[in-house]
Amino acid sequence: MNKKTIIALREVVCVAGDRAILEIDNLNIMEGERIAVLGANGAGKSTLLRLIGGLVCPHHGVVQVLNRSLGDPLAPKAQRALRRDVGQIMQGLHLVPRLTAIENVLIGCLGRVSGWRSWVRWYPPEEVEEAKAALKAVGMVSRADTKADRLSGGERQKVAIARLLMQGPRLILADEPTAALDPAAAADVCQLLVRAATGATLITVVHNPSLLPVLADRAIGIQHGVIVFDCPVAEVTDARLVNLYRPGERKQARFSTIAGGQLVSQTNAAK
Ligand SMILES: Nc1ncnc2c1ncn2[C@@H]1O[C@H](COP(=O)(O)OP(=O)(O)OP(=O)(O)O)[C@@H](O)[C@H]1O
Repeated sequence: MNKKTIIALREVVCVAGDRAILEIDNLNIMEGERIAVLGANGAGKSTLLRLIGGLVCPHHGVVQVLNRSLGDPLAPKAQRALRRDVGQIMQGLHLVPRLTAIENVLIGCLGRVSGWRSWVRWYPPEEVEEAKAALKAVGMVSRADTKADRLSGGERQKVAIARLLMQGPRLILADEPTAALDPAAAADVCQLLVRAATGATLITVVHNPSLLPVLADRAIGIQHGVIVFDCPVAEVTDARLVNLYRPGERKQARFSTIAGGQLVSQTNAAK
């Protein structure tokens, strides 16, 4: 069966201040792929996820996600539709601390609850049952009525995964979902995440290479804002990882500075 391209990036440049922080010539991601994004601190991994999630706009280039063009800021309606289709698990807390575990999971269905119900957060009984089933699937149903700020880091990530199950997104963006978890909890959360992503496309920022085989089939290495490898996980060798995390100056970027809002290529800048 031919898989559809659901993410396409062409000649993309993202800028912060006067610096290009991400430059991607060409990247295609197919429906159902499981992708790990690797790279040192500050390499541009979160920027890539934020770009795909519609949270930052590129300074230059084409960004297509789930048949939408994200080159310009989205209208509120399109932004809501994108939020329904894209589930996100970000570093640290992304739950509402004062809400209980089950209330946080129910937030996952807000995209499909319309009108006043979404304003007052009134959920039909079948949605509540579905939220309980999602908590059960991640082993957290006994903590359904515990406020999020009383849960451990691993428990919160499990609740965030239950929220994904409730949302049923087509694309899941997970930014270091195992940050600050012990090795056993990290492996547990990864397995639950992969199960929750069945039928969806999963893109995960990973720091621990031992989690790669659990989370992904394809690995993308980013260094100084540029993709330096894009290969099957089985081809991520120790040598590749050593090179990826080696400190040093960026060499491959086409653009390094922004002058008067315009990109200046390194070659031109050097003249
Ligand atoms: N809003 C911003 N303003 C200025 N610089 C920014 C901004 N956002 C990101 N950057 C810079 O862009 C670069 C890439 O940041 P990004 O958060 O994407 O890195 P990362 O690979 O996810 O790092 P980490 O592993 O530490 O989370 C960094 O040098 C960062 O300082």
